[in-house]
Amino acid sequence: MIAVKNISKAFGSLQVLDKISFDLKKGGIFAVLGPNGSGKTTFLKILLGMVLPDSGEIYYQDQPILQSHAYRKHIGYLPQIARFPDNLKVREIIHMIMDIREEPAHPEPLIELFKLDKFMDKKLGDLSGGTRQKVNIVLTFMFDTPVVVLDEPTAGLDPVSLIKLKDLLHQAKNQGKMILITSHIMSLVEELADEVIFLLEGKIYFQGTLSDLQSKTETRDLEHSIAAILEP
Ligand SMILES: Nc1ncnc2c1ncn2[C@@H]1O[C@H](COP(=O)(O)OP(=O)(O)OP(=O)(O)O)[C@@H](O)[C@H]1O
Repeated sequence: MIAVKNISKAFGSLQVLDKISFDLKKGGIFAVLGPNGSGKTTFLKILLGMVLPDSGEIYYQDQPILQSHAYRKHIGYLPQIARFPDNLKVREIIHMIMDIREEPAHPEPLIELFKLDKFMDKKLGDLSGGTRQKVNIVLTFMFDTPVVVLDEPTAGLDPVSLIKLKDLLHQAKNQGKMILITSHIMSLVEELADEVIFLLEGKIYFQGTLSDLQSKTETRDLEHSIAAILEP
């Protein structure tokens, strides 16, 4: 479904990604992990066409995509920090994004799921962080995209909403979708991820299942695997 070949990206003298390659052939939940500043967000933004790599190629359904960004309509994206004007109402931002994308959207079940009805006429700037994040989740999942990219999606969510988000992710996976997710919450990754892509010092240090990672690092859980990699 998505393949990248020799993707590199530097910001000035900082080489964030150094000839990264992989091939994700089928749907499932892929956790992109790595310490702060290891390039996870940069990598996801390159996949989305929001950051241009210095070199390398990206393929979606076997087609190169760096020159054509039409493929982006196949991707739902929840950014780490979503920036929308504070004076927009929840109802307005939902309609605005629907108008921009010009694709069928189904926000209603999600509004109901996250109990956002009473916030529809409130301004984004007046919402709590967690409620804002629920609005962002609605904006991401209201389109039926085969690929969903989520950068730290759990930020600010209460336990009830977190369970609902996890259900949405399981549902998406069962529909054969590809989900790429970053998170620093290892228990969440352990619960959800089929595969881990671990970025370290510009390279993919590890790609595979959680149990492969645990065997490689001879540890009992993901938190200790990561600690073993970072502080051997
Ligand atoms: N537009 C930019 N200009 C300059 N440097 C940038 C830019 N975007 C990212 N960087 C730098 O690239 C590095 C990787 O950043 P990135 O946000 O991809 O890391 P991350 O793994 O997502 O980090 P975190 O876990 O803290 O969210 C960081 O050192 C960051 O400061």
